[in-house]
Amino acid sequence: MGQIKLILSNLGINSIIDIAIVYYVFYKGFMLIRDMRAKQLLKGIFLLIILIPIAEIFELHMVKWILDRTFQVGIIALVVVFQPEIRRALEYIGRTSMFSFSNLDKNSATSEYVIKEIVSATSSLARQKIGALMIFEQKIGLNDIVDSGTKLNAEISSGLLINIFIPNTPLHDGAVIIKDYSILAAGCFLPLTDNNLLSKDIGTRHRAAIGMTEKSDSIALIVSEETGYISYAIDGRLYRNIQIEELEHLLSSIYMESEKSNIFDKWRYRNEDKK
Ligand SMILES: Nc1ncnc2c1ncn2[C@@H]1O[C@H](COP(=O)(O)OP(=O)(O)OP(=O)(O)O)[C@@H](O)[C@H]1O
Repeated sequence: MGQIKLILSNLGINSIIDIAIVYYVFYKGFMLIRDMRAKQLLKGIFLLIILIPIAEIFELHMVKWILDRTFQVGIIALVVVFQPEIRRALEYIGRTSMFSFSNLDKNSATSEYVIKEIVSATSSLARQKIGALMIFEQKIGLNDIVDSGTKLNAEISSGLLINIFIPNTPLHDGAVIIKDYSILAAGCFLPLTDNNLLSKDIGTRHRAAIGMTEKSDSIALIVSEETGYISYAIDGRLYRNIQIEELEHLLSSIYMESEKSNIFDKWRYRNEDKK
């Protein structure tokens, strides 16, 4: 007891920070590993980390040599196995633009107008079962995606959005990218998700929406051509067949709430609570 008191009294603020950082890194690392496909490989590497010093202590030179080489191969295998995760992380960092300024004046009349126009276009497209895919850019810039389509830089209007998605017109295939109050481009090609746990009945339009929101903080709005259902995706998760009130709420989160609030987390947790 006395010893514990002594240790505690000697703990400075930097020791506490030190412990907190190490705890956080290990905790996060563990949580990451727990969910990953490469669990067996990681187990093997941890085993090697334990076995190599043991082989050294008992001076088993040959065994140690083999374990050392296996460890090196294991590290390379780890990079190969985690390649999708590493690529995703690098893409995420690469897309983050420090100079992406927003012209959004939240709570303004323009925001209200834009919400009304998007709701009107989406409900009309849904009623007519016209497939549509809209991506709302957030903090992470989507310039490379915009470059894959036809640049418009047009004001948002219900008529224009409906027109873009009318079948057999030049821009109907692909996604529209929206930033603040502008339609930046149409006919854009999005990265498809590589999540193979998704239900087989989810087609490429919805997979593209999921893929885009996995690789950026954007929000995707989808109208299904097959069912007329309105859905949205955030953070790689798809919320299907939403009602107009929910769509209004989603758009309000984008256009109306305080800029300081993190729509991404707030919306995600709100929906997780509901499920
Ligand atoms: N990578 C992509 N990027 C952007 N749009 C895409 C992409 N892949 C498919 N699409 C759009 O999705 C359309 C095909 O949708 P598909 O029927 O395969 O998917 P779905 O999710 O079942 O949609 P729906 O419910 O509307 O039928 C394409 O014509 C194209 O407009």
